[in-house]
Amino acid sequence: MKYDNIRNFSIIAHVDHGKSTLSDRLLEATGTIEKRNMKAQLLDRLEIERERGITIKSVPVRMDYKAADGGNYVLNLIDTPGHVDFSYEVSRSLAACEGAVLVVDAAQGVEAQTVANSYLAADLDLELIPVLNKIDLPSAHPEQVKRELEEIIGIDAGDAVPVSAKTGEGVPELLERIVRDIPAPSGDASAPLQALIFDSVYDNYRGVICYVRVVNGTLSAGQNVRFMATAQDYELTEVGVFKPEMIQVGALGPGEVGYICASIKTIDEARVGDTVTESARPAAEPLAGYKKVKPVVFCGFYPIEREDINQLREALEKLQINDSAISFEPENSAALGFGFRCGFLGLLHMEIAKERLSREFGVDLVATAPNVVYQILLTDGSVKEAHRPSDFPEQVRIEEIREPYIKLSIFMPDQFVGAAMQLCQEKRGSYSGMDYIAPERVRLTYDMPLAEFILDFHDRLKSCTRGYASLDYEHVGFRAANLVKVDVLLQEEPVDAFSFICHADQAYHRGHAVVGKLKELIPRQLFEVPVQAAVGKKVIVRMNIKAVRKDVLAKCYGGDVTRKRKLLEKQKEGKKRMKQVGHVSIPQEAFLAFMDVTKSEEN
Ligand SMILES: Nc1nc2c(ncn2[C@@H]2O[C@H](COP(=O)(O)OP(=O)(O)OP(=O)(O)O)[C@@H](O)[C@H]2O)c(=O)[nH]1
Repeated sequence: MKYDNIRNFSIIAHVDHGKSTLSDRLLEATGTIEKRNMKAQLLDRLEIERERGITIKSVPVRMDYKAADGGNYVLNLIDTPGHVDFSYEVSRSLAACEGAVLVVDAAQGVEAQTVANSYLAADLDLELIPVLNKIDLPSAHPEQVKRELEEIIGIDAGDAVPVSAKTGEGVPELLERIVRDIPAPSGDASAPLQALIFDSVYDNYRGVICYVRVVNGTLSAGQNVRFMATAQDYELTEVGVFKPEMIQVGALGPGEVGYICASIKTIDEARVGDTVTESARPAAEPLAGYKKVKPVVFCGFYPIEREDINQLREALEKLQINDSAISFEPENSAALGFGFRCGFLGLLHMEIAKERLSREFGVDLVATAPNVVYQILLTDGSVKEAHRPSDFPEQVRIEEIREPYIKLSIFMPDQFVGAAMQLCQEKRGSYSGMDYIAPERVRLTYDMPLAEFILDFHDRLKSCTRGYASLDYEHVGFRAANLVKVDVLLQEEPVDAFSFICHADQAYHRGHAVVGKLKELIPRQLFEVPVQAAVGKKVIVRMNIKAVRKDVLAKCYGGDVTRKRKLLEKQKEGKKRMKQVGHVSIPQEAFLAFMDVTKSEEN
């Protein structure tokens, strides 16, 4: 049956098109938050989200709304992030909805993520309500943007709702449209319980809190439930809804969105995408879950103080509950001690994780240079995955190295096409197409190795298009490439933290940059220290850190030349011995600088 008074929807948009501001207006217009208690972007709860002005985590909120038809409705809004790295969060939230409000900035037009997010919604058969935001701006051109929506995304934009999230204009009309156009959820209250976990967070007092959407049956406090993926049973200690703060309720029925707590301690017990059912009367089948996202960018996280390793582990475990796309495994580096190899969906994802670890969990850490995941075909025919340069086998055992590729779409004014194409070529991209999406605005598509993209593509694109380009990408699998592992040797010994993988053509250039930087940063020792870059056994770059020379002759007043020579000979001997046993300690700045070199040496 239909639950006619409920509407579950998300707002999807390109970054900065006004999704969070519009959510604020909806909360205000429905009286969910009183105006005087309103702070901007209420749903962006993480401190970093507010500072950076981007949404990372999806937050659900329940609004009560009395519509023009006199009916009382419950509107569940599930906020979603806009950045590409977080598109898995978007599809997760969308799976809990029947419809989505597609916000487009009427002054900017359709951008890369407008398209990407609309496709995610279309895949899930959601009803889309197009909204043209920022119509208060003099530069708004809603008619043109409607045409873009129709031509590029292929939806009927004739009745798109014009809105200003800033002034509140058009918001009442939008609420009516939500009630009218978004389908009411259907479900069966008497059927066995099925509730989808679409997100989870960790709370120090309550353990894991699961965000759920009930599909069939009823969830109530005190009930014994089973998580279908693990077949573990728990007693629900709390059931509630978001207003937007958590408010306990007696029960959640079909179509409702809320949260449950059950003294769950780890993420493995309550996985996002799993189905919650009743222990006494379990459902026959779980709901369709989510595709597990696989991390593609890896880097090492090491605590600055070595004894903080356990603190880092705990923090990572908790962060993983909130962000299940993060993976980590212990690793050991000769230079940095014990740490973790962590996997992420992209560079921004990695930076956010690092920042959250330090802010929310107080762990200070060093992150090694990021690299992508590689597939290595060995001479014996087997395929191995490498998450770090040290996973690479010896050169002779490698038949082929494959790296992940992405399909990039860049939206920009046509005057920047030349510059963008040049950048893509330089980044080993291969041209795949270009089309006009509006007069003077084009979409350019390229296939590109992810490794080149994560290096500094975004920043460089921004500067060569003066910030007017927007981009989106999807993964298109692994392709073979002529890649090599470059080792960096200090006193002939490879230092694992400095090894990196790159295209054979760039090995010398990048090796030179790294060796040069290390030469600058490693303090001079009492003996000469060679710094080298090598591919396999072949040294491609060598520089020496000169020895500091103690003036052994200072105390030798007068005397003949043989005496002086003897002293110098002795010094030379000593240095030779020291070189054999001497240990070069690498200052932390060298590691930090290394990360910069690999990131930006091409600028
Ligand atoms: N003039 C005008 N500015 C608006 C309007 N709506 C939003 N803005 C501004 O546009 C900027 C981006 O708005 P946000 O609501 O943060 O955008 P967002 O889509 O939520 O961004 P993400 O959270 O990163 O996805 C902010 O500076 C807003 O003040 C509007 O209707 N008119």
